[in-house]
Amino acid sequence: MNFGSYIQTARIRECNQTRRMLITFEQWEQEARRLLDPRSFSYASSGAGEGTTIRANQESFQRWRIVPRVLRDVADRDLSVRLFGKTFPFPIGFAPIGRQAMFHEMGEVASARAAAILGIPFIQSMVSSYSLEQVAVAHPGSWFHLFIGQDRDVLKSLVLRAERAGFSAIVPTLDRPEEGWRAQNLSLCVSPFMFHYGLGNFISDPIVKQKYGLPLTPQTMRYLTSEPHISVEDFRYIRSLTKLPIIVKGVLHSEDAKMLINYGADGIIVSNHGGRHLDGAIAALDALPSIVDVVGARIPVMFDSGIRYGADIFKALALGAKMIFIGRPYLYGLTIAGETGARHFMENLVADFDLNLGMAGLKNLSELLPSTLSKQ
Ligand SMILES: Cc1cc2nc3c(=O)[nH]c(=O)nc-3n(C[C@H](O)[C@H](O)[C@H](O)COP(=O)(O)O)c2cc1C
Ligand SMILES: O=C(O)C(=O)c1ccccc1
Repeated sequence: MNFGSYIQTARIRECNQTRRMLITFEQWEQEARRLLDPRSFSYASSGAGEGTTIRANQESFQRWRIVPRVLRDVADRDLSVRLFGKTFPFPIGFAPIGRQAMFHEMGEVASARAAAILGIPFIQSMVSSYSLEQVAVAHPGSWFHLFIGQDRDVLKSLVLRAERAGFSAIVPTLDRPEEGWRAQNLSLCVSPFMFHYGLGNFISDPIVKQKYGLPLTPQTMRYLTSEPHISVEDFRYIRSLTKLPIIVKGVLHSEDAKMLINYGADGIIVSNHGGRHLDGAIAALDALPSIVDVVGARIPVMFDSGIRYGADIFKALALGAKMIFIGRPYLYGLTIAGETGARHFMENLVADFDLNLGMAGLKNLSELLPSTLSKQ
């Protein structure tokens, strides 16, 4: 039995017992809103400015429709993908999300375990509630995310710790020289309230303790996690620190993709940060084809921002992404039921995608080409 039918059958059995089931993204989001205080929910769900980029991300998927084929024997489907020397069973991973203990007491440890059980990548945020060593136990071989901060000794210490703990890639996010204008968050005074949730990697760092002492202040944290002077020198510095693959996150322009390959990037995540920093930014899906075009087969292009359903995954992969990452939806799963909730949401999403693939007449990801889509 294929994965999609297996999960569908399991869910029907559970539903018959509980008479209640969260399935659609809207249901998970609604339930998370009910459980969280308004500030935490606003932090998770909202974005920059008036949220126009969040909406653009959603709308961009509707401009592409799938053109199915018939009579193609789709019984044995294979969703696996090979990336950075490893085979993953599904082309889906957990995007870096900071401060997860705000949403569930087990935070990143719970979501990393969910990813480990599914055998898929987990990107740990630099600004996580738990330390990278704790997450490495939950999901050996996770990927470690970095914001470019202003203290290079701290960046070096974190990269070397990540190497020692067995992380298998470094993921610098380049789209946030400083915090964007978050209208909804500001009106609820969100920022100062939540700062202490993101200290896991900093309070456990010998260099941070030696140079800044504890407790850390919001000002120090801003200094260590934002760099308005960010330039190619920062990227070259990160590149010089490690032989691990470097996967850059937050690229939307094909010229930047070209430049980053020249500076030694091993992978690119096309992303507008889920619309959380630049209000009015191009939908990430609209940026994907031109980046895939210039990068070609040189390094893998991956994608996040706005994926909610199996059909969205189908479209992003058909447009050339090798793997997609999920942000807010798994955070809502984590909020509602910890590790189980994050795993359930992701299983449902994979099942939805798997069945969609079959319905479109396809059996594996190499058949998922731009020609399977029609632009409206
Ligand atoms: C609460 C929250 C915290 C986030 N923290 C980070 C972070 O620390 N680093 C980062 O690169 N991206 C961060 N992101 C962005 C995600 O990695 C991802 O790009 C985005 O959520 C994808 O869009 P989606 O939520 O529409 O799936 C965060 C997103 C959310 C919702
Ligand atoms: O909230 C975010 O999107 C984000 O990138 C972030 C920035 C600093 C700390 C934690 C998360």
